[in-house]
Amino acid sequence: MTVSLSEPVLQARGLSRSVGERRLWHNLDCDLYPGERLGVVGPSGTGKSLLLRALAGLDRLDAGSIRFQHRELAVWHVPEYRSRVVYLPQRPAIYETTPEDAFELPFTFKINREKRYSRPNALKWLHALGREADFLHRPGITLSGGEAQIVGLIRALLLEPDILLLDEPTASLDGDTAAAVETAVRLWQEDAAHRACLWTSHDLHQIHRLTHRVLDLREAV
Ligand SMILES: Nc1ncnc2c1ncn2[C@@H]1O[C@H](COP(=O)(O)OP(=O)(O)OP(=O)(O)O)[C@@H](O)[C@H]1O
Repeated sequence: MTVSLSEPVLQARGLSRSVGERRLWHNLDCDLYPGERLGVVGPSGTGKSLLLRALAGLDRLDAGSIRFQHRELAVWHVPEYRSRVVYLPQRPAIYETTPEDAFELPFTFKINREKRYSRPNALKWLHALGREADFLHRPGITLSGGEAQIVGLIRALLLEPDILLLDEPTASLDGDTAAAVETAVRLWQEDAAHRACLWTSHDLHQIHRLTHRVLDLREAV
């Protein structure tokens, strides 16, 4: 796979984070290049989620700096940063009544005022992920963990972010749907050459199949 050798779109330097007395990672550097899929691996509890959340500006750091498109995270307008660098949790919370409500809601936010919700786009992603149109109107309360992951991913893809920080995005999915998620992320990236993602997983076959490089948090303690 060919990856652009230009400047990193996301650049983290000297990141450190402890939880209580326990050091998770120390002096960690992380570059993400345009077009790249970077795997983040490590045993449970090594801080993969906390790293992705920190990169999304959702969690604190003990030390270090993060730059996105050559600007420090601290100088970004937070809603703009979070609309461009999107963290997808392993268990997305779907509070809305139906998946379509969940897809539409972010388009009502001021930061997304230039964007419009498109049902055809939502249907395109649903079909890509093996779901029919009636899924749009499923009562949100009936969604399984895997279905909530699908809704969370489509909600993110519809907003066309620059970077996706994907936290075990296929952990609750069957093999076919997991493969469809991998394809969907590739398709999202093919639409614009600069798009890049971090992907955490305990499935090392998936990591090696899908990503260009791997960051192993065991090496950053
Ligand atoms: N908000 C928080 N406050 C305090 N401790 C936390 C917080 N979030 C996570 N932790 C702890 O930090 C450590 C790292 O958690 P994290 O969820 O990032 O690990 P992980 O590598 O993603 O694990 P897994 O592979 O099981 O998802 C864990 O010991 C966890 O209990």
